[in-house]
Amino acid sequence: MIIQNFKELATTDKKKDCLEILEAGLQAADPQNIIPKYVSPNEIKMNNKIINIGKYSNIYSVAFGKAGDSMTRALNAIVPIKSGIVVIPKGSKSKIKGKKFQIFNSRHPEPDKISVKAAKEVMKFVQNKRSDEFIIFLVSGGGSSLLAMPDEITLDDKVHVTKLLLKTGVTIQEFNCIRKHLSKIKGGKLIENMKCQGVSLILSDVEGDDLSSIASGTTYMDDTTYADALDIIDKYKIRWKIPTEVLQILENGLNKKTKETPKKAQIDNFVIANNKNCLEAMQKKAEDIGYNVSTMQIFGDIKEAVPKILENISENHNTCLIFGGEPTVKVLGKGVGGRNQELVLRILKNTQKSKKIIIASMGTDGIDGNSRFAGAITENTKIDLSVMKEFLRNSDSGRFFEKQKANILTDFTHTNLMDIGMVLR
Ligand SMILES: O=C(O)C(=O)CO
Repeated sequence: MIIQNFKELATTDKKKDCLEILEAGLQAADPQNIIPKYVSPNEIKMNNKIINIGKYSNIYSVAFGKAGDSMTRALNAIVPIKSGIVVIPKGSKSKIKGKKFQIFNSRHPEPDKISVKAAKEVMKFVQNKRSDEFIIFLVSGGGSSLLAMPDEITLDDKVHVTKLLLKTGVTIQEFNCIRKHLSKIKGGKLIENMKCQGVSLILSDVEGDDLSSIASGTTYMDDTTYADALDIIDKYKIRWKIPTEVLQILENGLNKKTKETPKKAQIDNFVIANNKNCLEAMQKKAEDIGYNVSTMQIFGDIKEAVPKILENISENHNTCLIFGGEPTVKVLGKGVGGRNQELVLRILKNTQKSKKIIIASMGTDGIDGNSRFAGAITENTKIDLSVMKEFLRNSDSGRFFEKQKANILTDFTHTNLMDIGMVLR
C-alpha cells in the first residue's frame, strides 16, 4: 500500500472503494512497474524504435526529478549500469544501495546551492563520456528546481524569480520558458556538448506531454524564445518585481546579444508514462468494483476547473467521476495546503446541497504544496460556509482537512505523474 493511512481513512465502504481506486492510480505511476515495460538488458524499445544498448562499452545513468531514485533502481535491476548520478528532492530519501550512484538531495520547488552543485556534477559527468559509451537519462518533474545553473545571474535572483512565479499562478509551460532562458543547463543545453550517445526516458507531469517543458526540456530542446519569456512577464504584470539583472539577461537575448536556447533535439526523448496511464488504471479498478466511470483531465486556474468537475458529477448511484491533470492555484495567505486539498475543499463547498458523495484528490508525488500530505478525501457533510471560505482565503486547506483527519498520507512516493482524484457516488 502506498497510502499509509489507508485504514484510518477507510471509515465507510465508499471511502474504501475510493482509496482503492486512488491506490491503483499510484501503482500505475510507480517506475518499478513502468521501466520494465520498455527496458531489457540489451535493448530499449519504444514507439516501434529499438535502441541496442548492448553494443556500447559502458552504460551510465543520470536521473533528475522526483522519480529519479525509483527510476534508477528499476533501471539498475535490469541493465548493467556502470555508474550514475541521482538528483532528488530534499526530504525524499534514496533507497539505492551501494556506491555506484552519486546521490544529491536538492531543494524543490526553489533551487538551492545543492541544485547548483548537482547541475555542475551532472554536466561534467555527461561531457566526460566517450563516443563508444551510452547514457540513459531518467527525467521526471521537479527536475527544473533540482538542477540549477543560473546564467549570469545569482542563485538568489533565480530563487527570487522562482518564488515570484510560483505565487503568480503561471502555467508550467510559462514558468519553464522563463527558467530555460535564465539557465546554462535547461532547454537541451545539458547535452549540447555531449560526445556519447544517449536516450531520455521521461515521466510526464505536463499537459500534452510537452517535452520542452517537462523538467524544462533539459535533455531535449526549447521551442520558446526570449521574446516569449518577456511576454509572459508582461502578461502577469510582474516586470517591476523582477531584479534588473534578470530582465537584462532576457533583454540581451531579445536583442540577439546572446544565443537562443537549442532548437533541435540531439537525442531521442521518450515519454514512458503520463497522467492518463494513472486514470486508465483507476478506471479499470473502479469498473472492477462495479462503478460506472467517466474520466476527465483538468488544467488551468482551479476556480475554472471546479465548475467543470461539478458539471460532470452524475446524479446516479454507483458512479465515479475520475479526474487527473494539474490545476494552478494562486497562493493567497500563509496557510498550509496544496492544490489537491484546495480542490477537494472547493468541491466540498459547492456540493453542500448535493446528495452524498465522496470527494478525493491527491498528488501522485505524495506532497501537496507546502503540506506534508498528498491530498485529501472527504464526504460532503454539512460545514459552515464562512469557515470554508476563511480557510480558502488563507490557502489553508491542508489545516482544514487536518482538523477533519481527512488528509491522505503517503510521504514521498518517488514518482510524479501529476494529480489524481475522483467524485464517487
Ligand atoms: O519543470 C519541472 O521540474 C516540473 O515539475 C515540470 O516538469
